[in-house]
Amino acid sequence: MRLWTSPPSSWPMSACPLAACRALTEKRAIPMPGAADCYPDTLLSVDQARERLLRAVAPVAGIEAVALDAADGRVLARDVVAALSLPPFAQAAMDGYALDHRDVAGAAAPVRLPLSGRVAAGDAPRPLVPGTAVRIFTGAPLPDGADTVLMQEDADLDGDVLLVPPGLAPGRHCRAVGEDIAAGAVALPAGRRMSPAAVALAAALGERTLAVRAPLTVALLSTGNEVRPAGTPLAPGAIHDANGPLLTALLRRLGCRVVPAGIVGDDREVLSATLSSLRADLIVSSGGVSAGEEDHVKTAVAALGGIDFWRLALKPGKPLAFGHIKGGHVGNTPFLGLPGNPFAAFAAFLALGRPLVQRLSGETIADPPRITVRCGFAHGRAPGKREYLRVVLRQEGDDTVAHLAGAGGSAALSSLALADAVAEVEEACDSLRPGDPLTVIPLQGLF
Ligand SMILES: Nc1nc2c(c(=O)[nH]1)N[C@H]1C(S)=C(S)[C@@H](COP(=O)(O)OP(=O)(O)OC[C@H]3O[C@@H](n4cnc5c(N)ncnc54)[C@H](O)[C@@H]3O)O[C@H]1N2
Ligand code: MOO
Repeated sequence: MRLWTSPPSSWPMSACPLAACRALTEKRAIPMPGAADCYPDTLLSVDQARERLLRAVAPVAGIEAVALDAADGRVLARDVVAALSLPPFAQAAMDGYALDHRDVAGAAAPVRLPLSGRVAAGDAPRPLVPGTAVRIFTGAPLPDGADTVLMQEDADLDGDVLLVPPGLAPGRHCRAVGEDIAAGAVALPAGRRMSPAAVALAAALGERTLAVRAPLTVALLSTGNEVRPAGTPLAPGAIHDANGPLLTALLRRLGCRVVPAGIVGDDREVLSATLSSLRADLIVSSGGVSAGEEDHVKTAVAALGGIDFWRLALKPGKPLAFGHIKGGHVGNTPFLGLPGNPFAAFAAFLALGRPLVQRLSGETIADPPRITVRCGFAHGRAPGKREYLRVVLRQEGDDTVAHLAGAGGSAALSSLALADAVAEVEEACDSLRPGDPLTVIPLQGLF
């Protein structure tokens, strides 16, 4: 059914439950009186935020049947159970000669076996005549009574008689019934995103259509008076929208259908009107979620539904907001407000957007694989936040070494575009030195 599995623990703007409704930011210079200040001072850890967010939402309801050739990238709604074994029959794995191993077992010299037949792939062979061998080809069914294949490169023939050298192991070059997968086993579990290889497996099992989740529709908007679409001339102070294309591409790679909601200026009324008009399974925005009086996203969402949490112990990506908007096309629509700086938006999407989309899509949530490499740089930091750094990976002797990818600010895109991975620096870490072990999340294949 629909999205909130438990009510979001938002703080209604009119009745802040916190005894001491503290300032909106830790070190806010400008006082901002009013109900919108109702957020706790402490930053939520990434892990806590992830847990809250995943608890708040459930997969979208729709399930549809798709033809196998349209199934790549879709999320399975039901287990694919093997209707047959693979391979379905015992078969030769090499071109050669099929025989009964008992006829050659223990021999110290070549054993002579007359040839009694020929089996090609697709044939339905007769049982093996005892004491003989048959010519056989890769993928052809083993005749009943044959259990071993002598590869043709190892065989000698004396007319129609096969010479089997000593030492042939029983079962050599044969594929047993079901050695890949047995009939009745779960071949592909519900929640798995179909890949080309998964499509091949389903095809081998004879599936023509698959039950998959309806694709997640995500309404995406960029905010900011300064933001213009790429391709338009820039007036002084304006910039091109990088986050819209970035997030569109990331969401599409996660199988989402993106509903572009354009660029909305820093105007609370317009923002509210836009947000309340959107019909999607998820609304994602970038920009306008930090602490300035031009940042209207949280207030707009709070008025239209609620903010469940705001601000993470994440660098960059701190001002992320998660909430919901009431009365979407299927009830409450979850809302993810990403920060405006492009690498902050990326980092927050990696930490929380990706698992949120996976959960809503019905996909089994897979933590990104992490690998440990050598740190190739020095980096000082204040402990407390999880930090992501853009790195390139180089092989140096026996070591894979991570180097900073370029400009490091959270607005910089060139380093993100060139990065092979993001280094994940744990909250407690106070510095990195060259040579330290470093955990990185490779970006290849992640989206
Ligand atoms: N006084 C404070 N100021 C800021 C804080 C804070 O805690 N206190 N947080 C900083 C952090 S951290 C970040 S990140 C940014 C995020 O702020 P917003 O989410 O409100 O984003 P904006 O202010 O709208 O924009 C920030 C930055 O990003 C550029 N931007 C915005 N949208 C796009 C886009 N679609 N494509 C490319 N670039 C975009 C925008 O021009 C700004 O330069 O706030 C800090 N400030
Ligand atoms: O953390 Mo902001 O998210 O510095 O760029």
